[in-house]
Amino acid sequence: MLFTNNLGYPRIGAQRELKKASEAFWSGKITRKELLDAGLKIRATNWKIQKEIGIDLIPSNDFSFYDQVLDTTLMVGAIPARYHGLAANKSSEHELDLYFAMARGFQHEGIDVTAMEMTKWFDTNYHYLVPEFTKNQQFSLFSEKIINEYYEAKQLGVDTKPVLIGPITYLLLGKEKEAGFDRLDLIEALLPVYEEVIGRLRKYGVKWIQFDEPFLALDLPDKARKLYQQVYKRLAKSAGDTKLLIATYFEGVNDNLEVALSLPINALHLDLVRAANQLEAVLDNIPNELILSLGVVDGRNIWKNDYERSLTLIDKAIRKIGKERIWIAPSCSLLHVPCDLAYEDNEETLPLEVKDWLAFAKQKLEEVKDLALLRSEYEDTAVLQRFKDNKVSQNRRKTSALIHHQEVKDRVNAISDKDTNRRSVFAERKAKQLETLNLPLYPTTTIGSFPQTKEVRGWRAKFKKGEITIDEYENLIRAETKEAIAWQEQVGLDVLVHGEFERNDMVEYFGEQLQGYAFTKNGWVQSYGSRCVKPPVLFGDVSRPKDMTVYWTSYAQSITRLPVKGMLTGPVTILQWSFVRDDQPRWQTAFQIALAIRDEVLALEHAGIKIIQIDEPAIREGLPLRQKDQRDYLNWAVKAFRLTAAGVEDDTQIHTHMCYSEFNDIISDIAAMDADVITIETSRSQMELLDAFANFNYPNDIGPGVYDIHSPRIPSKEEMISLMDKASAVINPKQLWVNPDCGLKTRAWPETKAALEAMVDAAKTLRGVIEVV
Ligand SMILES: Nc1nc2c(c(=O)[nH]1)N[C@@H](CNc1ccc(C(=O)N[C@@H](CCC(=O)N[C@@H](CCC(=O)N[C@@H](CCC(=O)O)C(=O)O)C(=O)O)C(=O)O)cc1)CN2
Ligand code: MET
Ligand SMILES: [Zn+2]
Repeated sequence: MLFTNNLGYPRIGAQRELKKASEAFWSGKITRKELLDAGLKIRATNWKIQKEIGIDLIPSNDFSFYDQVLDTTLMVGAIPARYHGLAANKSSEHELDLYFAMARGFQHEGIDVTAMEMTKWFDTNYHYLVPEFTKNQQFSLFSEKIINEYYEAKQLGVDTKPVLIGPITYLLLGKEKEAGFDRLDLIEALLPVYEEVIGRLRKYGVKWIQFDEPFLALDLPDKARKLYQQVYKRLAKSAGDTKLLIATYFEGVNDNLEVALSLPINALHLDLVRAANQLEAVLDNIPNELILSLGVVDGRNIWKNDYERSLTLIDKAIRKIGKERIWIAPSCSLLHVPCDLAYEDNEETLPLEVKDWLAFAKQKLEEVKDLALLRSEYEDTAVLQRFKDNKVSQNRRKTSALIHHQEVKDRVNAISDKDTNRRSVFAERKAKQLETLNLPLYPTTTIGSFPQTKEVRGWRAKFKKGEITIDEYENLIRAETKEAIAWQEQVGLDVLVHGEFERNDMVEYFGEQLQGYAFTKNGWVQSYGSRCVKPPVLFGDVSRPKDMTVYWTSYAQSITRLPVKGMLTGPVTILQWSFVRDDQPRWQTAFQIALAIRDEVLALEHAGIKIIQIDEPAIREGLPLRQKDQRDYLNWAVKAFRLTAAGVEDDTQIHTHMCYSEFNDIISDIAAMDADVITIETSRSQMELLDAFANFNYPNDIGPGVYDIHSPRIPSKEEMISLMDKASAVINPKQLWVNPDCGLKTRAWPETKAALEAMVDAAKTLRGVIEVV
């Protein structure tokens, strides 16, 4: 029988146990010991599940209390100077405190340190903490988590495969914090730590170690390619009998094939969902002993595997190199899919017909096992039956009446250039908007959401369980909205928001109201730290049966004379943060969503809303990882956005918002979106991003975020003024807005109020200075 290999299992817990425990610990409600126990319990459960399914290579160290990149940073002791005070105490208790301080910032007992920067993990909605490197960066083994977890699993009777981020990927994920060096040159300093870790694992009798090297499947400079050869030669030497697996994913090795196949490793993992076409070339060139781990089960989406299609790939490989050298695996870590479909029992939101098309992490491992069994020497009638059922299910999905709606397809086919252009150019629109809106210099605003407190979430939970009526629920939300409006007026913000209290999530909320979507009850996926999302399932043609946001926006506007910004999620972000059908190209789905959002924009305008924000935080995330595919994506992504915005009058002001990504390389496309105002995350990178806007001569208005909303830390007025001064030095102050980095839903009210009061104060000071000049 073929060997089965898993790259990583979701670690938040099937019932979000880790989320709940971490948040309870941070707010002082449980002890450190209780948090550690919650972690142990999740690991033990995950190992048990995988063992019972019969997975041969079960990962360890795929667990994390916050982020696997931060774990690696702690492993190699790359602790930035601002945490050295906290790092001085090396007891294991303090390791966790240090760890969370790096993840979330730390502001008590007279210490005030910011968190590490956070950014997207490749093209996913998972976020990692960016390693920070200095020219004379030192590394030394600091955290022994990887060793402890291997030992822990062994005690529980599971001989695992420790997983870690490979050294080259680790360096590439990080950022130089001073000028004058290339982080890849730190490899000499870094390698001894990896050698030490391998040496320690080897002593414990570890059989396989997995190095995640997704960069080996991306466009690489020659220097990095060469480095792969040198580095793995050294690591193989220290591994001795312990075998090395390199995992690539999210793309194909393609032009790095020669390098990948020349490494002195024992197994190579390929993502055959994203890049099935790489298999042929790999098989043609594979060296004699190398094992191939075939990632045939999609780790990024929730559709049931098509066994027939997978077996075609598997058989191709078997014919070429034989069964002994083939492993069956998910395409990447299962971190990106929910835990277990068995929890889904609400037929109203997830019809049985749709549920039959789905597989979550546990089911995916069962699929991996089935595929291995289907190529075993023994005929297993139960497996053969599952193969037949699989075929039936695939066919039912292809022909389902739930999916196809001709009017939607016709409307997409009829899109013309006229539909994607505003009536006038920006300069003319701006003049009209200045007149209608009458805003001061450095106008202040927020990004949309206000704190989603326990109470607000509790009301929604009660409403969903039928414990309160819709009237009671809406009264509570109305009261919350009213209070938020009153407070914004009082503190002196210029453009108000309704606060998004009625929304569970900025994507799921729209998914719930659009045709073509289903939702899960418990399909949680980690987004960062303890924060999770429940991506709605986009299975069919999308349309908008009725208004989605008009009621709550109009209500907020009806109780203030100041402008209230309508708040929508853009088509690319809705696409990116849903589990999306894989039976048609993504651009087609994006245009369907765009038409629905366009109608909503027009409905808001019709209701008298003068400013409408169409959030596109995920536009950069959707950018294909290989450069050759990027142009095509950017063209349709920008077009989808323009399609949503272009229907309005000149004096309706369109905002967009982006966060969590590096935007430098797509600045011309951001400009091509032609939003009147863009608010964008910049504070964690100290406004670095603005240079890109300045160099490009970005013509429209910009609100560079003046404070990081991920941390409860309250920014001072002075630091925000100094950030805005930096911005004003490179961008005309008449183009600038003042706002936080992102929405405030994850924050509590006290810090939100204090921070925004300081922000408004900062803007007032800035206006004073300008008037004097
Ligand atoms: N989809 C998406 N992706 C995104 C973002 C985003 O906002 N949405 N923001 C960026 C950063 N990522 C983020 C991801 C999640 C959250 C977030 O706040 N998530 C919430 C859950 C939001 C949600 O769906 N809430 C639901 C369900 C809440 C819930 O847990 N309810 C309780 C019961 C309520 C109670 O009594 O407390 C339960 O089901 O057990 C609601 O409000 O209705 C969380 O993890 O806590 C924030 C940022 C990038 N990616
Ligand atoms: C992740 S971007 C968030 C934008 C949204 N309007 C909010 O404020 O929450
Ligand atoms: Zn944001």
